[in-house]
Amino acid sequence: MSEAQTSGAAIRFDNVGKSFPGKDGGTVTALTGVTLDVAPGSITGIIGRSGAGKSTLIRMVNGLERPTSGRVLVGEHDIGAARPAQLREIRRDVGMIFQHFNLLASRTVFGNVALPLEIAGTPRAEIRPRVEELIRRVGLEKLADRYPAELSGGQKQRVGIARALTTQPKVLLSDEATSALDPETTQTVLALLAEINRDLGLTILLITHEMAVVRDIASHMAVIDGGRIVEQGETYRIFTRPEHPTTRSFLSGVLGLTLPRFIAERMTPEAQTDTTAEVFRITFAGAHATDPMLARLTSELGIEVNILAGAIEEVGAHPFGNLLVSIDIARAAEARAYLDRHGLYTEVQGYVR
Ligand SMILES: Nc1ncnc2c1ncn2[C@@H]1O[C@H](COP(=O)(O)OP(=O)(O)OP(=O)(O)O)[C@@H](O)[C@H]1O
Repeated sequence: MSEAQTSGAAIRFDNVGKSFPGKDGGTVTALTGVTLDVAPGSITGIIGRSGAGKSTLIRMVNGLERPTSGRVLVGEHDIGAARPAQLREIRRDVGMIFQHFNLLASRTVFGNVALPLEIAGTPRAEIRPRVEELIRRVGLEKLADRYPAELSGGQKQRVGIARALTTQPKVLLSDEATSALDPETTQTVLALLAEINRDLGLTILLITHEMAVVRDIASHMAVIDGGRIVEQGETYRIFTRPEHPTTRSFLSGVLGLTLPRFIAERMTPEAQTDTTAEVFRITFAGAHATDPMLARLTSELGIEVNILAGAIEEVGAHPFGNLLVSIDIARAAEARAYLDRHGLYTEVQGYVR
């Protein structure tokens, strides 16, 4: 395609802080000491709860917010220091898509996608082929004359994506772009974003509160909590060896493990005097298979293992497995130490009476 690009731009947050004026003359600190490198051409996901600072962070990349301290670089450009004219130019390199699509109701699909080109003063003769090409790329060629009200959520987001690509950006920002969509539509939109990243080489930075989105599309991720990045790295590493409690709590919902009800009902978060067993999760990745390990727990240490649930997950092209097991409370610490020593990741889920 004529829009093919060779590379996206790197994004760098360098010790970024952001505060807003709060009520009664105080200040609200939205971000503190954020340092994050987003590799050119990568898909990087930032996950955090409501109010963690995700929107503030992503809005700095196109200059909608300026850092109070530190620097935000897109390629060579320091966004916070850019003058208005420069900022307009930089913004052409940064497309954005939104949770609620932000389409103009009075314009057709074609008209919405054409808008950034019209604003940029692109000659009419150039606009048509370019818009048609983008509409084809997002699979909406039969719907070019429809209005937003006549489209499904997934179709509206495809319009948003096509519109974001009109200026041939080096970076695409996604602000909860699939949060208003059902799971199936989410999958198709994520697949489209992955395809665009592959074909055009542009950098995608997305914010989300859903770990499944990060799992399905992002090679790298960062976890943000209370305005600070608490963990960052390759998505696969973080899924198989999470280090921060916030990451762990995000992960617990997405690993496809459900405790049998009769166990869940008897679980307590802390050990009690009448606790009989500890429940923990074992994650095994790559070379480490659990079967021989669990068998060895029994044969070498004489520890019996009850398997409560199991699931295989995939991050990128890498599969990894998770098991929930319960082990006699008297031997549980020993069992976990043995598994940890043999390269498996374990995490206590609770205690059973
Ligand atoms: N313009 C503003 N004025 C004052 N406070 C703000 C402003 N924008 C954000 N904040 C505050 O900064 C903090 C981070 O907000 P932000 O919107 O970045 O979080 P978020 O992770 O995107 O949450 P959500 O998913 O709910 O949008 C919050 O405490 C919020 O109230």
